[in-house]
Amino acid sequence: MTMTDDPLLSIRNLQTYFHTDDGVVKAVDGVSFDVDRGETVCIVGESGSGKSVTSESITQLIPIPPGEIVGGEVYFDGEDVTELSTGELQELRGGRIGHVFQNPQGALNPVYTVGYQIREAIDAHHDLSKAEARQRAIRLLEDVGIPEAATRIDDYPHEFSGGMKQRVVIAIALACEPDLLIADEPTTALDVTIEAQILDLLRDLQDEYDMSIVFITHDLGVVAEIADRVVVMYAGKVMETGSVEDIFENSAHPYTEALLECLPGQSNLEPIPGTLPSATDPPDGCRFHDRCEYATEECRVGDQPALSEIEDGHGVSCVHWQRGSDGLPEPTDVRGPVRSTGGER
Ligand SMILES: Nc1ncnc2c1ncn2[C@@H]1O[C@H](COP(=O)(O)OP(=O)(O)OP(=O)(O)O)[C@@H](O)[C@H]1O
Ligand code: NI
Repeated sequence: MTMTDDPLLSIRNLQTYFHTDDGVVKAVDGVSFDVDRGETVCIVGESGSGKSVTSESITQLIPIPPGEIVGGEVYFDGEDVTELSTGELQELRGGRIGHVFQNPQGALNPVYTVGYQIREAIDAHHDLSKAEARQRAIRLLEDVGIPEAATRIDDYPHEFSGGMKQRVVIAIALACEPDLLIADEPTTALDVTIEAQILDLLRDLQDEYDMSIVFITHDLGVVAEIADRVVVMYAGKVMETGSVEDIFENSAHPYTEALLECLPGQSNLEPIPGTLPSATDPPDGCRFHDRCEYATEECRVGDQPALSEIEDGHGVSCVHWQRGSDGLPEPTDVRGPVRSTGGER
C-alpha cells in the first residue's frame, strides 16, 4: 500500500442510472464521499436508497445496460477507475478490491470444494505453485476462524453452516490481500450471535490485513459496532456524513434522526412513516421533504441542498441544519396523514 494521506477511495458526484421501461431510475444521484486508508465507512439507509448500487458502481458490478454510470469519478488510490477497461476492472475486482455479499450461498459454487474456490481466487492474481496455493488457502481459512482448516479445505460448501460459509466467502475476498473490502449486508442472512462473530472477525482482519472497509447495512446497531465514519443515504442522495460520534450523538439531518429513532431500545419502534419517493420521478428539493416533520417551503424547491460542513468532516444536506442553535422551524405533524395514505398504496 502506498503511504500517503490521500484517501484510498474518493467518490465524486457519482451518478448511476438504470434505463427501464418505466423511465430512468436515478439510483445514485450525485454521491460523494471518501474512504481513508485503514478506515471502515458504513453506508446506511432504508431499502432502495442506493447503497448497493453505490458500492457496485465502484468496480462496475452493476449490469450495464440497463445500468449506466452517467457522471462522476471514482478515484481508487489516485486513479479514476471509471476510465478503466473491462480487463483492468476484472484485475481490480478480487485483486485490490474484494467483495462480500449478503448471501454466502450464492457466492460459492456447490460443485467445487472450498479449497478449490479459494485457490482459484489466489491463482487469478498470484503465481504460486499448487502446493503453495493450498498452504495459503489453509492459512486464509485459519485467519477467518474456521477450525481444522487443513481438513475442512477439502469439504464442499454444503458441509458448512451459514456463518461458516460466510467466513469462507470472506477468505476468498481476502485471497489477494485487498486494500479495500466492500461488504454489502454480509450479516443480514445470519442470526445475531453469528452476526456479532462476523463483525468481530472483520475488525480483526482489518488490522491484520491493513485494509479499508466499505460496509453496507440498513441497521444502525451494526453501524455503531464497526463504523469509523458513516454515510447516510436516502433516495440516491447523501443526507448526512460524519464520524460515528457525529451521527449518533450529534446528528443533524431529520432523516438520520428518524433512522436513529427506529433503533431497538428507542421509544419509537415503528419504521419511518411513509415511503421512498418515486425513483424515476423524484420530487424537487430535499428528497426526504414529504416525510420530514420540519419541512418548510424552502425544502420543496430546487435541488437537494448541498452538503453543508457543520464541523470538520460532518456534512449535512438540509436547509435547516442550524436548527437547535438557530431555532427550529415549527414541526408540522406529517406523520399522521402520511401514515394514513401510506397504508392504501
Ligand atoms: N438492475 C436494476 N434495474 C433497475 N433498477 C435497479 C436495478 N438495480 C437497482 N435498481 C434500483 O436502484 C435503486 C437503488 O437500489 P439499491 O439496490 O442500491 O438499494 P439499497 O439501498 O441497496 O437497498 P437494500 O437495502 O434493499 O439492499 C432502487 O430504486 C432499485 O430499484
Ligand atoms: Ni442493497
